Amino acid sequence: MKFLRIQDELNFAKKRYELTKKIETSFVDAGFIQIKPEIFEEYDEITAIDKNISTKSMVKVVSNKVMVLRPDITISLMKSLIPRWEDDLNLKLFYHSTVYKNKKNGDGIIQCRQFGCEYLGEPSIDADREVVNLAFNIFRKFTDEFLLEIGSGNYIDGFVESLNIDSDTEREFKKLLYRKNKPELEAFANSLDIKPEQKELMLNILSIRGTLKEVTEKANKYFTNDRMKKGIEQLNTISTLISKEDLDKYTLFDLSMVSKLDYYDGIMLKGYFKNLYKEILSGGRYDGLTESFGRRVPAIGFTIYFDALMEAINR
Ligand SMILES: N[C@@H](Cc1c[nH]c[nH+]1)C(=O)O
Repeated sequence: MKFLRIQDELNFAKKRYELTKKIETSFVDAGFIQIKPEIFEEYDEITAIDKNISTKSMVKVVSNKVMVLRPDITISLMKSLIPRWEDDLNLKLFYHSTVYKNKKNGDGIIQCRQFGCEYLGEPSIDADREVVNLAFNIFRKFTDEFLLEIGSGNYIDGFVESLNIDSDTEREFKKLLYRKNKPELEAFANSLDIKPEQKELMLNILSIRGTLKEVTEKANKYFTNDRMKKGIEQLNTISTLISKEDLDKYTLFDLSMVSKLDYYDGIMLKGYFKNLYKEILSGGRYDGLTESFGRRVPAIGFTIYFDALMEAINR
């Protein structure tokens, strides 16, 4: 952010410092330990791990190999931790760090500040409960006007599996879901050679949002398979945790949810303030990502996009 006057910059810096302390305290009070992720990653490794991170957007650094400035902190941490994993480890980690990407017009680099947490090695639903509650608690420190949306990686990936489409077509489908682009999604559905019941779901999938009851009723009307049912079941489980905490009014379930990153295979989370149409929080369960570094470890976490949070708070 650019400031004309030094005093404005200092006022902003003061607010940023206060915000940082508040979030850090939330993580520390919940038992999370701060960790510093690596800044450089190997280009080939990142492209192999997450196909959704566009190669154009990555900031390349050429030494003897092609490296990139980290485009995602969760991947960097898993790459460093999972190969050294020991049985029965149970880790609660947080970080305050930056990810880098090229501007769309190629004119410079964007730095995005992130505050994130990862809960690793806890097989029970307690990890989901803790992480979801932490997200609620942090938001409630700032406003009562927020929404936490909950989706399922299993529902969308279960549907994609049934469609027998190649990876480019899958990416196109997820891009349209991410943008919630109904007209283009309709055109896309009509261009595919799929069963009528699959097409019907694709045409209606964006409407499978609401309370858990609404979402379950709608989803049951359309095509499902075992993996998709598992996704619905996961929403059910997390919903019982949320109802107990009386957080229903801040929650919306959305089975059409996809994320910018493609490694979620359990619940997915997205958080918004009602005064800003931008994701402020994003995360979910990603056990499968750990497996790609050599060992399947239960893993769930989220990131707060710090600059978006600053923008929402200062409106
Ligand atoms: N790294 C993810 C958020 C996340 C943290 N842990 C799990 N997911 C992001 O930047 O959107």
